[in-house]
Amino acid sequence: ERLPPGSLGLPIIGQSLVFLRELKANTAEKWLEERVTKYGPVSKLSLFGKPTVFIHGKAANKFVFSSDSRAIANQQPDSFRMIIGERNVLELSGEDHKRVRDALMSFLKPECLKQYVEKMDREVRRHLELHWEGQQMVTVLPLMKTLAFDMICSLLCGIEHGSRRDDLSTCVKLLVDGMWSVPLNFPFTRYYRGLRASARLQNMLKDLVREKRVELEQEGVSSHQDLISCLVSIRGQDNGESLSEDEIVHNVVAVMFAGQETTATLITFIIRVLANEPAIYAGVVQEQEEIAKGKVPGELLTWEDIAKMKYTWKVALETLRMVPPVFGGFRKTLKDIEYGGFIIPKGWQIFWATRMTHMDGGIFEEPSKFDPTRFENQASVPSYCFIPFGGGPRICPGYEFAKIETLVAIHNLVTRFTWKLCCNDDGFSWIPTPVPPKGLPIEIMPKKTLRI
Ligand code: HEM
Repeated sequence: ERLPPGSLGLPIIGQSLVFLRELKANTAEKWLEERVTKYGPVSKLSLFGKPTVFIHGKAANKFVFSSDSRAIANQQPDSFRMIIGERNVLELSGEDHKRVRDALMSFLKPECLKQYVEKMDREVRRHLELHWEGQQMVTVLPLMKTLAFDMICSLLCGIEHGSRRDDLSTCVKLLVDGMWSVPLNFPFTRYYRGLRASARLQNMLKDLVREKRVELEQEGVSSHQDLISCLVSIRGQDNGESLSEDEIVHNVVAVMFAGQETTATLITFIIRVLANEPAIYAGVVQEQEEIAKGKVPGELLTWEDIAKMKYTWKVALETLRMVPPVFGGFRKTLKDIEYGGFIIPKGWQIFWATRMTHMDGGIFEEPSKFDPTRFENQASVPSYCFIPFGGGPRICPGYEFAKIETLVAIHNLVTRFTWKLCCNDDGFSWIPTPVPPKGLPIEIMPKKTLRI
C-alpha cells in the first residue's frame, strides 16, 4: 500500500507507446513534468513490459547514481543484452562490473589517451578531406557518426581504413538498428537482422582478438596500442585473472555502441550552436585560431593544445546540458527499497531522466539561455545536477575520449570552414538520441587555413 502514486496502464504495453511517441515529438519531458505535477517526484508507470518508478530531482539522481550495488543494479532492455552480449559492462554488477570497467579504464584514462591526440587529429583531417572539402552542402549528423565510428575503429580496435572497417561499419549500423526495435525474432525483422549482424561482428572481433594476441606475443608491440590489445594483455590485481574472449568481444561491441552516436550528437549540436550564437562562435574561433597560429604547417594537435581549449569545452558542456545525448536510463531493484516515503518493490525498474534536471530553473538560472559561463567554475554546479555522463561508479568511462574527439573535431572545423544552417528549425527529436531536423544540413565555405 506504500507503492508510489500513478497507474501501470494496460498490461504489457503500459505507457511504452505513449512514451516513445512523446520522445519522437520531443515532448517526453513535458509529459514527465505533467506526471511530476500530478503525482509528485516519485510515481509509478509501466515501461517496456516492466513495472517502473520514475524519480526526478537532485535527490533522485543521487539515489540512482550512488546507491549500493547490492540494492540497485543496472537494467537494460533484454534486446540490449541479446545483441551486445551478456558479458558487457552495462550488464555486469558488483565485483564483475568493477573488474571489466577497470580493464576498460586502463585504456580510456587520460594518462593513456593523451598519447593519441595526434592520431585523432589525423582521423579528423582525413574525414574532412574525404567528406567536407570540395562540398557546398553537407548533412552533419550522419557524417559525425562516420567520424565517431572511424575514431573507435582506429583507436579502440586498431583497425585501419579498408574493407574490414567497412564490414564492421555495416554490422554496427544493423546492430544499433536492431537494439532499438521491438524484440521479435522472425526473419526480416529489424531485431532479427540486428542479432545476425551482432553474430557476424563478434566473429570478426574474435579474429581480431586472436591476431592481437599473436602480435603481442611475437612482435612485442605495445599493449597500449589500442583498447583490444590492452584488454588482451590485462591481468587482474593478483596478476592472474585475465578477461575471457567473450568479455573482450562483448565489451568492444558495447564501446562501439556507447561511443558512437553519443559523441556524434554532441559535435552535431555544437555545430548548430556555433551557427546560431555569433558571440559564442567568436569566442571559440578566437581560442582555436590562437592555437592554430602557434603551429607550423602539417603539425598535429597535442595534449597540451587540448588543455588550452578551455572555452570550447565550456561550450561543449553547455551543449550537453541543453541537449544531452542520453535521455536517461534504467536501474532495477534487487530488493524492496524505500525511497521518498514509498516502497519500490524488488524487481521493479527505476527510470531517471537527464534533461529535466538540466532545465530546472531552481538549479540552472534561466535554463533556456545558452550560457557557457555557467561552467566557469565547475565546482559551483551542485553535485548530481549536471548528469550528461551519469554519475557514481557507472559514470561514463568514455568521458575523456569523447572530450578529446570533440575538441579535435571542433578545432579542425572552425579553422577550416565557415557554415550556415540550411534549416532554421531549432527543435530536435529523440530517436532515441537527439536528432536535429533533417540531420542538420549546412552550407559550408572553406576558410583560408592557418595550418594544413
Ligand atoms: C558525449 C559523449 C557521451 C555521452 C554523453 C555519454 C553518456 C553516457 C551515460 C549517460 C552513461 C550511463 C551512465 C549510468 O548509467 O549511470 C554512459 C555509460 C557508458 N559509456 Fe558513455 N557517453 C559518451 C561517450 C562515450 C564514449 C566515447 C565511450 C567509449 C569510448 C563510452 C562508453 C560508455 C560505456 C562503456 C558505458 C557503460 C559504463 C558502465 O556501465 O560502467 N561513452 N555514457
